[in-house]
Amino acid sequence: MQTLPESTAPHLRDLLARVDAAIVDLDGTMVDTLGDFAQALNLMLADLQLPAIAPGAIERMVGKGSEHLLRSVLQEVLALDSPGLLATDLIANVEARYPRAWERYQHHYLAINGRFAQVYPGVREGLQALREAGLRLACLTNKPTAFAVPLLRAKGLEEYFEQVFGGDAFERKKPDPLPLLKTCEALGSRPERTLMLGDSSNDAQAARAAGCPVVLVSYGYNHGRPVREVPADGYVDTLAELAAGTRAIATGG
Ligand SMILES: O=C(O)COP(=O)(O)O
Ligand SMILES: [Mg+2]
Repeated sequence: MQTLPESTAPHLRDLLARVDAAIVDLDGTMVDTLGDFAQALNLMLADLQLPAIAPGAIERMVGKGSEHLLRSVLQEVLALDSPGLLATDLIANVEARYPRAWERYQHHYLAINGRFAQVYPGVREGLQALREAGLRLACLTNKPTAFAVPLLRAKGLEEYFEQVFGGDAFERKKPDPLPLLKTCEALGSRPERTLMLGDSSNDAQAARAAGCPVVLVSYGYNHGRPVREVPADGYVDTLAELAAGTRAIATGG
């Protein structure tokens, strides 16, 4: 049997024994989508005759949905393009370009969705083990549902989930607890018996406020901050560690 790191094994096993369902984040948790973001954003910026943005800068801006990402990118490139611009003028400039930026971004993202993105190691094994352990699974992401569903399908991950909800599925996005509470409702599972698996403070804050236990992966995007700074019930280096946890429960280990 695969062994878990000493510090997390018993803790993770106990946590998994107390849940009936799991809600899994998408960007930075299941799929490394930075390449897709960079590609679609830079094609959009070229359409608007604006300079390109580096993938390193994009990583810090991911996590609060596409609208927030687009505004952050426009703000960064317009500020670099016209140094000395007043903050109010910068915001007005961003808003003036936003409708066309959104239209071009959507067009490019849907055209390349998944082509520059990779499933992280251990994801399939972890999801498979959770399903085999009888957990009901939902994917809850801040990216639009119209981006999330084809991405999961393209990566062969759709089959693991009973429900898929994007950032536009509910009135508010993570870190608000509302999408988690609604997802628990859709799964028919109580928040305290529903594990949130995510990569950022958005996931952890939403889970805490909803009353869900939360485990964070160490490899995703957390606004450029180390994920272990974020209070959580556990941290894993791959979702395969969950497979080891469910096996430990099954064998009484
Ligand atoms: O699109 C985003 O901002 C991030 O999406 P996530 O909730 O799947 O991490
Ligand atoms: Mg994420």
